[in-house]
Amino acid sequence: MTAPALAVSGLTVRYEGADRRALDDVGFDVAQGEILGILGPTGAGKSTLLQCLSGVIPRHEDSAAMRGDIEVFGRRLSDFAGLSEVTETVGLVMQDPEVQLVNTVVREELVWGMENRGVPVPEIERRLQRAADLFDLGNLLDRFTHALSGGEKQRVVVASIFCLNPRIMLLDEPTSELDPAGTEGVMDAVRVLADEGVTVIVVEHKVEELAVYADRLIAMRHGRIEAVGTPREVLPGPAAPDRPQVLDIALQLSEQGHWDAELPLSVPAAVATWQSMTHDQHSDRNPS
Ligand SMILES: Nc1ncnc2c1ncn2[C@@H]1O[C@H](COP(=O)(O)OP(=O)(O)OP(=O)(O)O)[C@@H](O)[C@H]1O
Repeated sequence: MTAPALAVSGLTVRYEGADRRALDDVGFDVAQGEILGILGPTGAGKSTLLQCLSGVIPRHEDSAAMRGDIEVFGRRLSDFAGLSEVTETVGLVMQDPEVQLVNTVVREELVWGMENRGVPVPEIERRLQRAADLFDLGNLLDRFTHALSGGEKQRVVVASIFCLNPRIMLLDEPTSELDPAGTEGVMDAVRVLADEGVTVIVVEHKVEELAVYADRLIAMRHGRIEAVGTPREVLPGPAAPDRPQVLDIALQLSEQGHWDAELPLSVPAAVATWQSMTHDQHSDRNPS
């Protein structure tokens, strides 16, 4: 049996001086090529979790005491030689893109990590082209990074991590500054990468997007996992924060006996289901 991309058990973190744990006995597995969405209110421990999975905690965060085990493709994260070895497998996109933008021009930003790793020039060119296509950066490559909009910066940072070819991508609210079309573009790219075998964990407040793109969701609160399962399993339950409004409407209709199909997780899915249900009713009334 192949090891999961990530196996987490008993993960517990307490920041110095904090009166409660930021993570409390968190455990879950993620399969290779899976998109796992993490939901939860502010302060639930989502960013702390990603920092643990990327090795930043405890290696670079002295104020955080960590217990528990994290295995990456069957190998304990604590056995990796250093953060640079971790980043060969795990790429982290942090919440604030400013923290990760270090170059003046977008093209340099995408290329410098690959150059530092000694990636051969033809491969650099190939990945640069792919990143530009996937994240729609074609006309941004020669722009100054400081002059980009917040959403453009986010796309550049996600693309620069993609260029390092990680097998696991950890994305902390990667679309918070993107409009709906930009959000969809990034999530489409993430889906393409997952279909190619990249494992993705994405922290996101845009539940409607996660509902559509994630294979499984984890709902967190106060440092603990409250629910885990497919979007259809997690979102109708009490642990789901800010679930899609359309789901509430469908649940109400279902309670009143007017919705007998699978619960929809997006507006287009709701419209399509409703159309097919009402079409069936009309067909029942007017048999041809
Ligand atoms: N460096 C730190 N030092 C002390 N406490 C911290 C630190 N980072 C986070 N915390 C605390 O740990 C808890 C979890 O924070 P975390 O940032 O992981 O939550 P989150 O779910 O990502 O929240 P948000 O959605 O607002 O980003 C919070 O109570 C937060 O105040």
